[in-house]
Parts: sequence; C-alpha cells; structure tokens
Amino acid sequence: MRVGAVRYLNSKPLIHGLAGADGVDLLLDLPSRLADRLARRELDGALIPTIELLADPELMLVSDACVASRGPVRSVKTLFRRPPREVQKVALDEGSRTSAALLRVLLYNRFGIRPECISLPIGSGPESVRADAVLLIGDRAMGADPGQYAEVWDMGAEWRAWTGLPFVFACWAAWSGATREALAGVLGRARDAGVASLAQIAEAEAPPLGLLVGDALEYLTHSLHFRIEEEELAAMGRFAAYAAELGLIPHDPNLPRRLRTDYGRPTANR
Ligand SMILES: C=C(O[C@@H]1C=C(C(=O)O)C=C[C@H]1O)C(=O)O
Repeated sequence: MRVGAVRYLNSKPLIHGLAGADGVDLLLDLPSRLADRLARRELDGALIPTIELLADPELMLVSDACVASRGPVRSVKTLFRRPPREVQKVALDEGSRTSAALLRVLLYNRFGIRPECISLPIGSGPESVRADAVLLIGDRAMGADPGQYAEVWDMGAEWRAWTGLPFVFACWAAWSGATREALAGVLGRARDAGVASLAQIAEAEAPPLGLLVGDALEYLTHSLHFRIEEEELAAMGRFAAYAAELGLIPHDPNLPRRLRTDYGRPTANR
C-alpha cells in the first residue's frame, strides 16, 4: 500500500517503525502536498492536514493516531507585525492547510476579519513577504524569533483558550473502508511503538534540526498528543463547523460517520 506521511519532527513518532512494516510503501512530503497526492489517488492513505479530511465527504479517518496538542503546540505560530485586530493581509505557510484555516477561523470569530491571504513558499522566510501576519508551521516555526513581532500566537494555545478543546493538526485518511481495515492496526501499532521510543527519536532527530535533545523530547512528550480521544473528536467537529460557517469547507452531515474510530470490528454494521 502506498502511504504518505509528514516529514516534520511532530510526525516521527507516528512513522517510527512504519517504514519496515509489511506491505507499506512509505513516502514523506509536506502536509499540503500529501493532501494533493491523496486527492489525485497517488496514495492509498496519508497523514494529511485535518481540514482536508473534514472538507472531502469521501475521505475517512483511518486511525486514532494523529498529530494534536492539548495546549501550546510550539510548532505552529502566527507572527503578527501589527495587532491582530488590525490585520488585513496574512501570509500562510505553503506546507499548511489546517493551521491556515485555523488562523482564518480565529481572526473571523474574534475580530470579524476576513484577511487577504497569500502563500509563504517553503523556501522563503517571513522577512521575504509583505503581510501583517505570517503563519509558520513545522520545524521552522519552532525556531522563529518572537522578539521582532508585535504579538505571537501559538495556535494550539489560542484555540485551547478560545474553545477549551485540544486541536488536531493532522490525521490519517483514506478513500476506502478496505484501506481503513488494512491500515488501522498497522498505524496504531506504529504510533504505540513511536510513543514508547520518544527519547530515542529526540536523540536522533534533534541535532539535524538544530534543537537540543532535551527540548525536542519535551516537545514530543508534552506539547504533542498522538491519540484521537473523545475531546479530540469533539474538537474536530467544532473546527469543521467553524470552517464551514466561513465557507472554507462544505457542511457535511455525515461527518460523525466518517470520523468513527471503532476500528478493527466487522464493517457490516457501520
Ligand atoms: C503540529 C503541526 O501540525 C502540522 C500542521 C498542518 C497544517 O497546518 O496543515 C499539517 C500537518 C501537521 O504536521 C506542525 O506543523 O508542527
């Protein structure tokens, strides 16, 4: 099976051990590109930005393994050059879909703002764009220097403060129930093995990213949450409702069915 996953530090615990898994052909890319590849059916399943799953009535959640946070996430930030309530133009990290939608949802609901949106290419830093705010995700967001900005939002913390809920940034999705049956167990086991090996992952991954091992371990252990539980499901539903209200995705009355996580049981009665 062709499976795509995000290459950031945040998803290493989900794919630790997956490369060697039987029948899994693993490909790593940016979250936004994985969503496009899954849409073109080049992949059977992929770890994609949550908003892409919420937006497509044919996609199904495949596993309860995810990239979420229950408070500050540290690797998804909006850097404001002027106060948030004055923002007119935002630059959105090319790798992001979900956090891009999250920023628009928060600006609209808190300040009634629908900003002009431009893309911040992967190879370009925040200083390269003229915008009132810049959204950065992934490893490069962790190192962003807050000193030179009017305000910095940690997007996990902002969502939590506003809704009281966790936030699910990325999750596994597939087109068919058959793929879901085949992948659910593999992905869940890979996550369990990864979460049991966070120290080892931090040690291997931190140096090339210019992070201290302790810092990377703290991020993987405390900032991130790798399992979709009741609260995460509620958060996905709430986020879908806000995004639909803003016209970013269609409203899908079947969403709860697509987000079921009672995998591994016979499909007949679903
Ligand atoms: C937590 C993060 O979540 C990422 C954010 C995504 C998005 O905004 O679309 C997609 C995948 C996640 O890996 C991060 O970038 O650090």
